[in-house]
Amino acid sequence: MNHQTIGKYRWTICALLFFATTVNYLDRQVLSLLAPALSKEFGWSNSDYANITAVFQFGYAISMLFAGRFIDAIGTRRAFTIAVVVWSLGAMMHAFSVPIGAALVALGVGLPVSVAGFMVSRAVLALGEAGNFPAAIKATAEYFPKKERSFATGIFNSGANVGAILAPLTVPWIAVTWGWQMAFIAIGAIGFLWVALWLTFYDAPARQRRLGAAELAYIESDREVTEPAVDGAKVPWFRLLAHRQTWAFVAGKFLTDGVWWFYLFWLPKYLTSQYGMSTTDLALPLTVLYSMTMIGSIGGGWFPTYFMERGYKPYDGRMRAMLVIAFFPLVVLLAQPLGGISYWMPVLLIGVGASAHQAWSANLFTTVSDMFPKRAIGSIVGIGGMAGGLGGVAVSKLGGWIFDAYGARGQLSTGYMVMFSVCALAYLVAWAAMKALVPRHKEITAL
Ligand SMILES: O=C[C@H](O)[C@@H](O)[C@H](O)[C@H](O)C(=O)O
Repeated sequence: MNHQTIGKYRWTICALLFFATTVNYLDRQVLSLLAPALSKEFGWSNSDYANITAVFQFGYAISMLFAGRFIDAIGTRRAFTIAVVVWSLGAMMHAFSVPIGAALVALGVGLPVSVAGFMVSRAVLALGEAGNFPAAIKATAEYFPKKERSFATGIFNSGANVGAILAPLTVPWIAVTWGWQMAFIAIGAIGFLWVALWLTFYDAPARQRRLGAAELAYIESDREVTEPAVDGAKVPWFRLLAHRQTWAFVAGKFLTDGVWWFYLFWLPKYLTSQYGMSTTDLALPLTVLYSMTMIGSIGGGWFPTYFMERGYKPYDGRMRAMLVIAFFPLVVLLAQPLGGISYWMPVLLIGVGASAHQAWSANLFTTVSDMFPKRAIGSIVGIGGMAGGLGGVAVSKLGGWIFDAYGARGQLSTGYMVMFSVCALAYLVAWAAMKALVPRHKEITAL
């Protein structure tokens, strides 16, 4: 059967997941773009700001664990809706941080008013945002057969890059024109538009009237016979931890997500401290870099299909593709040695490293549905997502510590060399750890 007759409804779902991921990243970036102005307005110290951002990082990591389980328990349609409503309200709450903080201080919270208010808003944002990846990966597994999943994941995950590109192009402009509060309100409100589209177009495939019989059969062509088509059965959460496959995903996320977070949080600082760039100078190199990562995300998601078309089983083809992808970040080792030529050298080399991350990430996420039945996907992505978030906290802390130590000796560029080496090698280490934990693919059918 050709693709024309099969139908294409599943790609509408992929487009919705892409839209959600873009909004997810936009909402989390607003604060960092407004940070200089807000720090000035409220007199925040570096540690005030660090505490506010830490609430998101920790809150996001911890919430992931529960978000994934929640999604498996109540189903993708309802859970994703709740997640987006919560995070959009959290995003908009930032605009009202002062009255919220004042109420908390009146109740006896011992923090400066604005700090307390922003912390609470970040916590609500993190709680909702944690639902995005577990829900989107689960929806992908529901709507795509195994061989198309990482391609679909690569497409929707590139929304993260689009969010990272769109934020610096929109947020400062809204803030200058209508004030910083409006930036939080306007960007936060986009989530409600998404909810309307989601409730209109998404339902579990078996219940979806817009989905033709041929496409449904195609989607379910590799479904395990033992597996129910829709949610309902309880997932034995603690038992998931007994499977080595769970730990393989946890190891993959823990060892590599930190690299992504490091690029997101530290690259602007790297370019300003090493090349004396101003905030406005950053727009072009960062746009180029995140556009490169879009290509990595989509191309890397497609890559394992190359092996599958040559007879590899989905998981084996994916691990093969991930091994090839894991070599690309090694070019980041050259970022500092070649950095004297022009700042474009590190930007392009790190662009290759970050593209490889997104290629890796699309496949890593998909290993979950290669190995686990659909009803456990949210839970496993949540457990691994928490590990990834904590890996992010660890790498950020390591970065801060290394830069302080080397900076104090006037050798900041050596500090960057150390951190870039970590970023370059992480994927090969992660691949080896995953292979050691699951040497041969074995799908889990009974939970
Ligand atoms: O797109 C983002 C990265 O590829 C993921 O590794 C990351 O876990 C994810 O974006 C997240 O924010 O949880």
